[in-house]
Amino acid sequence: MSTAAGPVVGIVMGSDSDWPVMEGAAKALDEFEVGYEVDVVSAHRMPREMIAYGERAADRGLKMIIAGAGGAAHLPGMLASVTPLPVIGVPVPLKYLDGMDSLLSIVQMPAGVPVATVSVAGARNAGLLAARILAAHDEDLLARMREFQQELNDQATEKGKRLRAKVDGPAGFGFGAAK
Ligand SMILES: Nc1c(C(=O)O)ncn1[C@@H]1O[C@H](COP(=O)(O)O)[C@@H](O)[C@H]1O
Repeated sequence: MSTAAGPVVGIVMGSDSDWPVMEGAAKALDEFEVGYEVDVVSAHRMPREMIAYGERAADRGLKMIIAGAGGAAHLPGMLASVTPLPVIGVPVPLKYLDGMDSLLSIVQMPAGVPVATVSVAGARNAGLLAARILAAHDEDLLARMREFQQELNDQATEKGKRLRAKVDGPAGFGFGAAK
């Protein structure tokens, strides 16, 4: 989604093969009507373009970058080294090693160059985290994040009710149980 004011989040990934995972970040930002752009930017395969993307991001109006990559996932850290913006890294799982390689490549950054790393394939949380960071300076977004959290709370309470009804009957103990 691109709003009239232009994208504020850059969602980039090492390859278009990462999109099925990274789409989760885009969908989360859609839910909060946060404008974003998407692109393939690889530190390994297109280093000069990657540096240019990171160096220009803030001046182009982006407020943060979500970067996903699989395997030897150097993209998030390299972007963080050339932009002053917050970078959220998404480890993308590949055929071998179940994403552990990507997770460790992204999370173990040297002091001074932070990357906020989400779980393996945790692109939805990356989008939600981006929305939360933006919400710190946006009352409307903050209100919508509170509503979203209340919905999560309601859904979890419902799940407890359903489980107790199945296992204990309606009188079982629980946060939503009849006492
Ligand atoms: N980890 C990186 C980087 C990078 O970190 O710069 N560039 C591409 N890749 C990753 O290579 C995997 C395979 O890519 P292909 O599917 O294009 O062969 C992808 O998960 C991509 O993120």
